Amino acid sequence: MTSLSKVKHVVLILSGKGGVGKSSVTTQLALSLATLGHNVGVLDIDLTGPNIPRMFGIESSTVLSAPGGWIPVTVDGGETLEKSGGSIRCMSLGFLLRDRGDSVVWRGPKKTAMVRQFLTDVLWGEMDYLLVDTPPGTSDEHISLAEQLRTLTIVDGAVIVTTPQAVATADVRKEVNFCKKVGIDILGVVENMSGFVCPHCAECTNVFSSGGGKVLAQQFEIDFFGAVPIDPTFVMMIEGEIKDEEGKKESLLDKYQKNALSPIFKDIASKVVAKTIPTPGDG
Ligand SMILES: Nc1ncnc2c1ncn2[C@@H]1O[C@H](COP(=O)(O)OP(=O)(O)OP(=O)(O)O)[C@@H](O)[C@H]1O
Ligand code: SF4
Repeated sequence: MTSLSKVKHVVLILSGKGGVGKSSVTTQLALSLATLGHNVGVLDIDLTGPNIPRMFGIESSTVLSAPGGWIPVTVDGGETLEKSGGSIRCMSLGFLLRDRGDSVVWRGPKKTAMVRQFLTDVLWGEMDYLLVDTPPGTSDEHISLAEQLRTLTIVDGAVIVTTPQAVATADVRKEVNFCKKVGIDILGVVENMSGFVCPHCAECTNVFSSGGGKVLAQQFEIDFFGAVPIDPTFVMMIEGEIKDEEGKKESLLDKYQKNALSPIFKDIASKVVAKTIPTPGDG
């Protein structure tokens, strides 16, 4: 039995280019799946920039070791999760770095060994979805990662994140070809930073050209999961500390419920659920 054997669905989050919002999409997707009542794991193997702990507001948490492996950190769900019955647990190299500002410059075998340990030694337990936030690109490292994952578990598929700019979409084309090469299905494409939502009137303006993700999806006959605008309230959710009327710090999930992007991500999460293969015991 492996540490992934009770995980029903494994979904990779990929992007051909850095900074397009892959970690943000992973975070939002996890929050949306959890509010739909799923138990979600997030594995951050972007070793050069492990942002996931910061995005979940759990960067000061410590990972505990138990016989058999590491115990992932549970995200504070507040009232939102109590009502939905879902959960989020998270594992990232960020938890293991002594200095949070350290950037990891490991290469070759050391990096591969660390990723393997992350895939085999985390005690996920019963889990509906494991979202794997991967480093950007399509290098040999990615091929090795895809191969390792496929020897350990069934990968349901990948969600590709892109931005509307042509350069980024050209990079994502490589990601589509990469998935074909390593035999990973593409569940769908998300176009992030598609327009800017005005904080005053909520009007959405296309700062860059938009529709690149949709065109790409049509061209490769893959599903278009949706367009996510740049929303300053999202940055507030991640970076800011919002307090309620009684001055109590709000949990991330309670903040998420008030975020303008959450309806879009709920829709994307529903599409991921619809595209993942039902297994016996699924609700
Ligand atoms: N839709 C959005 N609205 C507002 N801000 C966003 C949005 N998507 C991403 N961001 C912001 O853009 C920055 C980059 O996003 P993120 O870290 O998710 O990208 P990434 O592709 O994972 O980067 P990396 O290549 O470093 O892994 C973050 O500060 C994030 O808060
Ligand atoms: S979108 Fe409307 S409210 Fe926002 S800055 Fe432009 S004019 Fe002002």
